[in-house]
Amino acid sequence: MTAMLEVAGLGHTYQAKDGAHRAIDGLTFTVGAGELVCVVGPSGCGKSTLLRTICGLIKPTEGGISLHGNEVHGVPDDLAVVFQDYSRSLFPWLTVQRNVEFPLRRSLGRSARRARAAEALALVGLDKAGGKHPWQLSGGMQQRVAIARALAYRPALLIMDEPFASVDAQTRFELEDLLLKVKRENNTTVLVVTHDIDESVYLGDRVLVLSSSPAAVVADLRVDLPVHRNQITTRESDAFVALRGEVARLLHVDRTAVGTPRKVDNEAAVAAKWAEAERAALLEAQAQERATN
Ligand SMILES: Nc1ncnc2c1ncn2[C@@H]1O[C@H](COP(=O)(O)OP(=O)(O)OP(=O)(O)O)[C@@H](O)[C@H]1O
Repeated sequence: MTAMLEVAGLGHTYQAKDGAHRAIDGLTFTVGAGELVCVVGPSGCGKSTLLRTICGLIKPTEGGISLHGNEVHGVPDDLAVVFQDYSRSLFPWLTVQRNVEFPLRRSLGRSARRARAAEALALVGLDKAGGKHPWQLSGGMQQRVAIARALAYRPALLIMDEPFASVDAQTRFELEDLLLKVKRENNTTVLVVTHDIDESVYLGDRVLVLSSSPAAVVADLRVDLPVHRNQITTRESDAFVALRGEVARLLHVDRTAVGTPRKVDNEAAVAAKWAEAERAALLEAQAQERATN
């Protein structure tokens, strides 16, 4: 698979008044064209720093990033971002249609912009809402507008930073399914940061698990679930349950245990690795007990 995004040996140290702070450390991974990769990590581990470097908003102190083969220096043209807070990312004084057209104002003429925005709104099921203002829509609908705006731009990479964290559970499920549909139909390459372990497994072709600060890649897990997923049956499946357990355990791995990131390709391998680790821990506990008696 062609790599759309390549992150190589990425490190960043913030220089603050009270000293240096190492936020990310030697991050290396790729996202293939048409792939959806979820990033999970403990709070404060450096996820936003990673996104800011990919978006070209901060220059990393080490390593590099390429987007379809071009090194990222500054904000790339062909990248779109959907943030958690839809209410702050949409312009309340513009209609939905105009909000979606807005990023296209320099690259396309008026009629092409209109057509592109209408197509994106149809894709997210809002073809009848173009004339409304964002404040006339529910939270979930507003986030659909933000997604439509990003898609209308036809980005090489769509970055989503906690995109569904501000909506209720039912809407979250609907938006997750919408994202999967859009990704399937448009072959969009997507990088999603989420705090929700279940969401990372439900959405991802892969899940990247980061360590606590400074962030390093603890594991790069391939999600072997059917392409067409279902909020009930997929989440109940053995493969889903095994993988979410794996991600949850990895999030508790001590940073000192981080070595070469693990690539785990299937459920059986995951189970075998954990059985091995549990057995080792049991043997160690027995040895310690014998030593103290
Ligand atoms: N501009 C800055 N100057 C100094 N330190 C910073 C700066 N921005 C972030 N940090 C520190 O870098 C670390 C990583 O922060 P970052 O915001 O990237 O984490 P995060 O994983 O996105 O957090 P959260 O999960 O809470 O959203 C934190 O310890 C934070 O305090």
